[in-house]
Amino acid sequence: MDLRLDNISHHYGDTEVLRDISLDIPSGQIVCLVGPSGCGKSTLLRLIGGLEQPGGGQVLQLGAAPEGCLNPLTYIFQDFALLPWRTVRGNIALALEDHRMEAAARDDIIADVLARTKLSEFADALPKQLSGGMKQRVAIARALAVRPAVMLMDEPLSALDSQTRELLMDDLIGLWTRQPFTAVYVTHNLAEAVRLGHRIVVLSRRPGQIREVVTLDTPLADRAYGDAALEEQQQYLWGLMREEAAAADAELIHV
Ligand SMILES: Nc1ncnc2c1ncn2[C@@H]1O[C@H](COP(=O)(O)OP(=O)(O)OP(=O)(O)O)[C@@H](O)[C@H]1O
Repeated sequence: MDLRLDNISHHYGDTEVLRDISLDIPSGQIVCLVGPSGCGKSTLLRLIGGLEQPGGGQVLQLGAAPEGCLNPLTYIFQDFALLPWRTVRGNIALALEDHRMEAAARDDIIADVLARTKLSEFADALPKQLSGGMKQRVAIARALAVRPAVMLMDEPLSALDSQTRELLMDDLIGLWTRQPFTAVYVTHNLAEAVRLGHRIVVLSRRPGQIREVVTLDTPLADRAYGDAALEEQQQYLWGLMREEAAAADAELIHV
């Protein structure tokens, strides 16, 4: 299933947050959203996920969701959102509990996503026994369990230290390379965007409008840490954002 954003605009009261956003999100791609603080990235993600309705325009779902899809648009949050009293397996099972299925089918799905996220041996651990990176892998496994058409990822690595972030980026690249998934990925971190994004959508400061869509052709598996070409892309993105990011920051001081 592809997504198409058709002329999305949004206001909160008198504040115009997003203006005329049109964008295709093709199946099998990771599309990163970057832009200055407060430009409306998380708002756009909520509109895509249907948590709020856009003031103008529409979000179109084109084509069928993947076979066995239980929740086409599935969120992954920065703070993992795991239930502390449930094991890893129990947290993943939670996503399946509202859906009628045989216990054996449920166990198969859980075993599959645990294997894909390399968590099989931690199935019976509680969240408090896991590192931050592993907790986020559990959240990713839980999202994958419902076979989403599109994963909506809101700064999924920003609560993690930089080493864990690097490891998790490698994990996400491995996961995508073994079995491509579709994601809209909001981040402040341009290094993350150039490692993970097939396309990077640069938004202007509020009201967020698309300034540029940068396409990166290098296969994800070939994007190594510290790669000079990626650094160059990152510099280019920062060049697009720098002045607006500074202006947005200055604006926050006066709020
Ligand atoms: N529910 C809401 N009600 C009113 N205003 C809101 C609401 N949600 C967001 N806003 C405002 O809309 C603007 C965009 O917020 P949003 O969180 O989408 O931006 P962002 O680009 O994700 O920001 P950041 O990069 O700082 O996380 C901000 O000015 C914010 O204060």
